[in-house]
Amino acid sequence: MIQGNPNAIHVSNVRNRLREIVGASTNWRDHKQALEERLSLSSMLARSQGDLPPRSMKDSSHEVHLPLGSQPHIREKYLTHHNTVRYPHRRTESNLLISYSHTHNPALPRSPLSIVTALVDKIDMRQHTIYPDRDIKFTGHVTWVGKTSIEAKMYMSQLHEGAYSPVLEATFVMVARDPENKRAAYVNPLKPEGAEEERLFQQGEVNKTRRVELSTASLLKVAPTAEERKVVHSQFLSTLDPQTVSFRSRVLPPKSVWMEDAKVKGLEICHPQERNIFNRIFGGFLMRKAYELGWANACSYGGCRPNLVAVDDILFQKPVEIGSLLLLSSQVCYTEGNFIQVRVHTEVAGPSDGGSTTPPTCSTSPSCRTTTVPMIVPQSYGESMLYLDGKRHFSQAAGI
Ligand SMILES: CCCCCCCCCCCCCC(=O)SCCNC(=O)CCNC(=O)[C@H](O)C(C)(C)COP(=O)(O)OP(=O)(O)OC[C@H]1O[C@@H](n2cnc3c(N)ncnc32)[C@H](O)[C@@H]1OP(=O)(O)O
Repeated sequence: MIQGNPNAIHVSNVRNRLREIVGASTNWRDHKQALEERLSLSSMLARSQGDLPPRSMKDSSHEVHLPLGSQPHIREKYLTHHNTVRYPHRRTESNLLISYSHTHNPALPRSPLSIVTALVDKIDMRQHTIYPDRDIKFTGHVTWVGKTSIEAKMYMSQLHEGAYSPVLEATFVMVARDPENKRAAYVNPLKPEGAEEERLFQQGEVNKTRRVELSTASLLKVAPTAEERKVVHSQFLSTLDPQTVSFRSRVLPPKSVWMEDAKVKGLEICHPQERNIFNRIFGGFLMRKAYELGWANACSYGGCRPNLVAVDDILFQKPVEIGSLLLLSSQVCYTEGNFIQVRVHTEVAGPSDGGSTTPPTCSTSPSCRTTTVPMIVPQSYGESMLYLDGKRHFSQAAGI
């Protein structure tokens, strides 16, 4: 128990709490038996959402502590060599704790639901410095539910002169599946109580509509708008060689970099150590690897240590199996003033498929603030679409 809030838990207990809820194995060698035991829970799934009692936002409210200040011995694994706090580790699984509390059925010894993260909609930095020697607190709760999906918000704050102040805010979408993680499963309805919960719920509706609209207007599906087409054409004109009358002779404008020359790639082997409670690769590991590669790319592009401003649109399209090879590819896709927008795309070569790739697993767009940076210039049509996609993400990033 943590001093102050009797329901708060220490970060190191999150994984064990989740294991208890779903009945997951602690050792990799026992995972098959644990899965077989979970299969018997299928009969406990609700047949319709109406069979499940509504829950309020308070029912899912959680508080997790990372006491970097009061327990200095735990600091090392959370810090960078610059003595700043590293990108989230396992503590981020508290989004699952929130979802399991929302769907908790006291009559059952184990939850029949396998809840996975589908999307990290947005991570907004409220404060750029996270101190290595002050206690951190994660709080959060469900803000909206569909039939089988849950939106939750998590807030990270840090102790400063006796009070916690906001550091970052993240919005997640989680999806409930059956015990085998094969089919969607119903979650409890959400009944907002009071004006503030009503506001958050309405915002959840707006977020859902926005996600659908963004996906419909994706440049992977439809042509750019008239204004975006003008941007692409004027960029094309600015790179034409004035000495020749040719569509093919392209010249790099001053203080610019071709997009082709602003990539950094990486490879990870997905060991059992990085598994989640469902014996697939942990989403936080995938995010951290994508984030670190994007950050390294921005660092080398900008020539200095960038500050992270926002991360958005991290999509987990398919679970990643243990033993897979993770191929990460980061690309500076948009620049404006001293901001660099990086996109990270991940592909997976399965453990037994001889190296063939499955569709992209996760994509992330961190925006980084540095000193003035060179302009990124696309050459091909595909690169221009990447540029416009980066521009769209940049325009949406709050506070820029
Ligand atoms: C403050 C600190 C912050 C730190 C941040 C660190 C974060 C760390 C994160 C840690 C993570 C730790 C935890 C881990 O390690 S979880 C491990 C990582 N995640 C995964 O492996 C999941 C991989 N993806 C999948 O398996 C599928 O894509 C899923 C199952 C997600 C959807 O499969 P599919 O598409 O076939 O599903 P469906 O068509 O039946 O639809 C079912 C429902 O799902 C809704 N739906 C589907 N997709 C999306 C979407 N993109 N946006 C919004 N909603 C979406 C859809 O509307 C429907 O809802 P409803 O209408 O029924 O309500």
